[in-house]
Amino acid sequence: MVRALARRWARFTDAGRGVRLFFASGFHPRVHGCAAALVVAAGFVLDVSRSEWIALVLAMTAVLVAEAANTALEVLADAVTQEFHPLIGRAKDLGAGMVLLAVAGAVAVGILVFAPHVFG
Ligand SMILES: Nc1ncnc2c1ncn2[C@@H]1O[C@H](COP(=O)(O)OP(=O)(O)OP(=O)(O)O)[C@@H](O)[C@H]1O
Repeated sequence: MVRALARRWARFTDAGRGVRLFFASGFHPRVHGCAAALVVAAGFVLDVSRSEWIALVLAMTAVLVAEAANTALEVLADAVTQEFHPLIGRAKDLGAGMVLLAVAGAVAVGILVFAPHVFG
């Protein structure tokens, strides 16, 4: 029982290290983190509703999860080879496409939520 709890705690601290590594891993994670902070600030300033908060939180989470998955994919790809390889290039392009799709969805949610508060 105690050993099982210790194992669970170890997995939890591994995940925490992953989150720290993610935000320390470069420019894009920080940009998305700052964008999320701005969205939260705008949500408070414009006093968005509970359901609007849910949409915003889901959209922000999707972007951060996509960026984290893309970062993990890039690390794995670089571990396989740092030489030019067309499949590595395709994998990295797909990862970048995943982030772009999440960002496009988040922008759409942001417009749908904030536009009525700003222009309504
Ligand atoms: N080993 C490789 N083989 C073939 N193409 C590659 C390789 N590494 C990168 N590329 C191509 O270059 C693009 C950018 O790669 P990568 O994301 O590593 O660059 P980056 O500028 O370091 O990006 P980031 O700032 O997100 O780390 C990829 O989408 C892919 O098209």
